[in-house]
Parts: sequence; structure tokens; C-alpha cells
Amino acid sequence: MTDTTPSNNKLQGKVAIITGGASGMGEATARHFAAHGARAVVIADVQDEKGQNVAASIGPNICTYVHCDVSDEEQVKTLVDTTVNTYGRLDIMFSNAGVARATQTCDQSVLDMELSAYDKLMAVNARGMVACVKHAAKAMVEGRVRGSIVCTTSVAASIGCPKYVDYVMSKHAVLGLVRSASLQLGAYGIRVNCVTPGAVGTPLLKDMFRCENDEEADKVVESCSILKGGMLRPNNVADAVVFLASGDSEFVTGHNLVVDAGFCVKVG
Ligand SMILES: NC(=O)c1ccc[n+]([C@@H]2O[C@H](COP(=O)([O-])OP(=O)(O)OC[C@H]3O[C@@H](n4cnc5c(N)ncnc54)[C@H](O)[C@@H]3O)[C@@H](O)[C@H]2O)c1
Repeated sequence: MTDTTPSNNKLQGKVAIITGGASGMGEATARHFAAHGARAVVIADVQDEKGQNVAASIGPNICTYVHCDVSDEEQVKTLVDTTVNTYGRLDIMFSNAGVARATQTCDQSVLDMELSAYDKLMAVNARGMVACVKHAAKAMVEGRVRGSIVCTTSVAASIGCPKYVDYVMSKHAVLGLVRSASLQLGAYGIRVNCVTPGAVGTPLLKDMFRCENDEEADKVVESCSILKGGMLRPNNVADAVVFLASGDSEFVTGHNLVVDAGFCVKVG
């Protein structure tokens, strides 16, 4: 008989990697994973001091920080190999690292697109994502783990924008990756899903919308929300990632879980 008792330990004993875990939604998810009983949470990021502080605050017995630039496949492979060597397996990959733009001077509209900036952004947001899915999946197949891979895309994957063409393209690419990978990895019992956050007041959003402070970021978040009476925060996205990472979504794969306070309904 299925146990229907609600559980706060949805990830008991699991080993997880979170890219972009030093900040924003990755950081919130690292805290949620630990609170849900994960045995090991490995934060991978390029912001070393921030990442080390987050890991220390969660607790060194559960959480560790590893420097990993996801645009470098070797670093991603080393991250996954080290995790498996240390903890014996990999159950969850939350591939979440991303950047809003690669240059401060250009908004990347079609007519003034800087292709060198496009290359840099795609190297993180698209190439980095596929490197994480590839190496996590290989470790899960080799370890015979029916794991869960979750990728962060964006509402930008479902709309066109007057600027940030490279960002919009990179997030469309994540949807294609998740759909193809879920099809190919289903044979091994590995699930691949994505989470689509709406506007959330993180450093990335502040950079994209050139917000000077939290109040300006909150205004952007509010203007993107049709659900009033609250503000979409990193924790709300982390709740969705816990669902996709845990047995609660045992037969969910190839899915795009939208957590956007209604933004997509409004625009589209
Ligand atoms: N904030 C939003 O409104 C929003 C909306 C939709 C989607 N997203 C997506 O959510 C994800 C998380 O972003 P966030 O909003 O929490 O922003 P954030 O800036 O707080 O976190 C992003 C993290 O990714 C890390 N990172 C950047 N480049 C990296 C690299 N090459 N290798 C490893 N780590 C790298 C950063 O150092 C940072 O810690 C991103 O993929 C972003 O595109 C954000």
C-alpha cells in the first residue's frame, strides 16, 4: 500500500549537485534540499566566497562548495566524478547556473547584437546546461541510479523579447535539451524536467533590469505578477525543485513546471 503521510524528508539520504548554488534560487534550493534530509548537497559555482559561506551556513557535514565554471566541460566532469567518488552516487542534478548578459554595454537586440557576447552567454546558459545533463546522466547510468535532473529555464523560453535575444535563445535551448534528454534517458529510469521561474528578485534580475536596489527589483517582480498579495521569491521556486527532485514526482518527466505568478498567462 502507498504511504500517503506528508513528509518533510522528501530527499532523505540523497546526494545532489546544484550549479549556481551560491546565490538566488540555487542557494534557496540548497537550503531546501538540506532541510528535506539530503545526505550531501554539493554547491558548484564561480563565486567562491559566497559559495563557501552558503555551504558553511548549511553545515559542512551536509553541504560543500566546489568551484566549477559550467562552461568548461572538464570542470563539470570533475565536479560529477568527485561527487560520485566522495559520496558513492549521484541522485539529483539541479542544473541552474545562468547569466543575464555577458556585456554591460549592449542589450543584445537583433540590430546591435554583439556575437562575442552571445558566445559567452550561450557557453554558460546552453552549453553549460548540456554539460551538466550529460555528465550527471552518465554517472546515473553507470551507477544504475534512477535519478532526477532538473534544469532552470525561464519564462523567456516561451516568449519573444525586444532585447536580450541571446538570453531568450539560451532559455529556449534548455527546453529542447530537457525534452530530448527525457526521451533518451527514460530507458534508464532517469527523469529530466525543467523549472520555469517568473521574475524573482535575485542578482541576475537586478543585472538584467539594471535595478539599483531591492525596492526597484521588487517593482519589476510585482509588475510581472498577476497573483497579488505576495511576492514570488527564491523559496517558491525551490519548493518546485524539491517536488521535481523527489519521489513526489516519480512519474513526471519531460515536464516544464512554471512558477511565474501567472506571467505567462498574462503575456501569452
Ligand atoms: N531571477 C529571475 O527573475 C529568473 C527568472 C527566470 C529564470 N532565471 C534563471 O534562474 C537561474 C538562477 O538565477 P538567479 O536568478 O537565482 O540568479 P543569481 O545571479 O542569484 O544566481 C545565478 C548563479 O549562477 C552562477 N553562475 C554564473 N555563471 C556561472 C558559471 N559559468 N558556472 C557556474 N556558476 C555560474 C552565479 O555565480 C550565481 O551564483 C538562472 O539560470 C536564470 O537564468 C532567473
